[in-house]
Amino acid sequence: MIIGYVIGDATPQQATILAVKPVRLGLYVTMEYDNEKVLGLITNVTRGSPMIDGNTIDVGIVERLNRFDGKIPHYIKATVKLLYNLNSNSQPDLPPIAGTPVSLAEEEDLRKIFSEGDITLGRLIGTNVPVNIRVGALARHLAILAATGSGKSNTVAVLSQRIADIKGSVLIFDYHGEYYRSDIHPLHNIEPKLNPLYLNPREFATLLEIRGNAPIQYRIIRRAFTEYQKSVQEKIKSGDIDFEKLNQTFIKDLEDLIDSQEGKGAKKDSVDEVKNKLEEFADKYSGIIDLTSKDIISNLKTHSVNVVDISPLDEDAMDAIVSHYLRRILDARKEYRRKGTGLRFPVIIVIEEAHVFLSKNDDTLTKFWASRIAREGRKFGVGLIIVSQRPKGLDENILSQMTNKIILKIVEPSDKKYVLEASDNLSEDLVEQLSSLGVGEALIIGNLVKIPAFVKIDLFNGTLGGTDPDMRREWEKAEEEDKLHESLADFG
Ligand SMILES: Nc1ncnc2c1ncn2[C@@H]1O[C@H](COP(=O)(O)OP(=O)(O)OP(=O)(O)O)[C@@H](O)[C@H]1O
Repeated sequence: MIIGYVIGDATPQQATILAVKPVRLGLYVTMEYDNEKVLGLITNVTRGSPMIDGNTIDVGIVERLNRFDGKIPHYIKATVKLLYNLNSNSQPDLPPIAGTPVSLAEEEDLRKIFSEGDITLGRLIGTNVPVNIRVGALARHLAILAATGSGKSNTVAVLSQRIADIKGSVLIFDYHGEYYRSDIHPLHNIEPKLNPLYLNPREFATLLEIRGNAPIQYRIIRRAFTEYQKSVQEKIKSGDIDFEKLNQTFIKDLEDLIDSQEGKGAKKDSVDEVKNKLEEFADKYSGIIDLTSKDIISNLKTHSVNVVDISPLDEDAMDAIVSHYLRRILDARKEYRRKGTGLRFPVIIVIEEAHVFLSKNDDTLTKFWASRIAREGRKFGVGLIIVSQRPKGLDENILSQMTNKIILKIVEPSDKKYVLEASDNLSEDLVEQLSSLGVGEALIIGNLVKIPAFVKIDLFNGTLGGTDPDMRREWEKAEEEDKLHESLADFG
C-alpha cells in the first residue's frame, strides 16, 4: 500500500517523502528503484500548510481559513533512513529518485530481515513480526541501557530464559535479588561464597580494603596469604586436612602468618594495620568466606540460568565476588581451549547495575576483569551483558566494546549523547527516537540483528522479584493478618 512518494534530493542513506496520509515514527517502508528494493525506517515526521506557515502572525487569517468549507491544504513529510537492499542483501548504495512510490513494508519482507535469528525477543513495534536475535553474536557482548522502570529486568529475564531454552548457560549477578526468586527455569541459585583457596592475593587484599596505593601492606598480606595457601595445598597433598576445622581457624592461622612477617623485615605498625584490616574483614565477610565451598566453576550449570544473589552484600564484597567469578570463568574457558579441562561450555554473564562495578571513575576489580573479557572473551565463548540505567556513569572503553545494544527508553540528553559517542553503529536520528519509546519498547543494534530494529520486548511469562509491588493487595493482606491475630488473641 503506497503511503507516499520520494521528493527532493536523496542520498543512499536517507530520503524525504511526501506522505499521502499520516504516518508514524518507527514505521518500516519499502521503495523500488533501479532494480533495487530498499527497506527504510521513518525517523522523522513533519506536518504543515503553505497557507499557514511558520510566519503567520494574524490569528484572524487562521480563523477565517478554518471556517473555509474545504480543508486547509496541508502536507505531511517524513524522513526515511535507508537501511537494507532486499535484493542484494546489503546496504543501499544508490539513492532513490524523486517520485519513487513508497509503500508500507510487507510482513514477508520484514520477516526475512528480522525473524531469522535463534531466539525471539519480541515483535517489531506496530507489527506482529517476530524479532529473533543471533545468539552467537552475544559473544561480542551486549549493553542493556534504559531509564528506570523502562523494562531492563524484564528484558534480562526474557533473554536469559530463552538462552536457557536452547540449552545455553547464563550467569546473573542478582544485584536487587529479583531473579533468584523468579519463575525463570531451569534456575540454579548459587550462594555468594568465596573460598580463599581459589582467590588470588589481589582479590583477597581488596576484601581487606588494601589497594594498590598501600604497597607495604599489600606486600605483607600477599606474602602471608600465599604462605597460607601453600600450607593448605601441602596438607591436601598429605591427606591430612579437615576443611571444617580449617574454616574455623582460617583468620587465626592467617593472623599468625601476618605476625611472622615482622620477623622478615616488615615494620610492626604496618603489620598491626594489616591485622586490624583482617579483623574488620572477619566481621564483615564471615558470611561469604567458606573454605569448604567448591570452586565456582564446578558450580555453574549449562542449560540453566545460574543466579548469584549478591543483594545482601555491600558493594566491596559484591566487587570481590563478581571479579572473582569473571576471572575464574575466563581462566577456565582458556584452560578448556588449551587442555580440554576447565569450563567446558560458553557462558553469558549478566552484570546488573553495571555503573556500580564498571564506573568510569573507580578502578574496581570487576572493571579490570570485565575489560579483559570485553577484549578477549569472544574467542573463548564468554559473553558479557552489562545492564544500566546510568549509561554515562559507565566506563566508555567498556561501553564501546559492547558491540550490541538493547536501548530502551532514554530521555536524559547527556545519557543519549554518551551512548551515541560510544556506539559506532548508532546514528543521531535513531537516538532521537529513544525518548518516545514506551515501556518494554527498545532499539536493538549490532550483530544481534541485521539492521536496527525497534522492538516491543515480550513480557516475561512469570514473576520477577523486581516487578512493581501490588501495594493495595499487600495492605489488604496485612489487615487480614492483623484481624486473624486479634481473633486468635481473643480466643486464646
Ligand atoms: N516488555 C514489557 N511489556 C509489558 N510490560 C513491561 C515490559 N517490560 C517491563 N514491563 C513492566 O514495566 C515495569 C518495570 O519493568 P522492569 O522492572 O523490567 O523495569 P526496569 O527498567 O528493570 O526497572 P528498574 O530500573 O526499577 O529495575 C514492570 O511492572 C514490568 O512488568
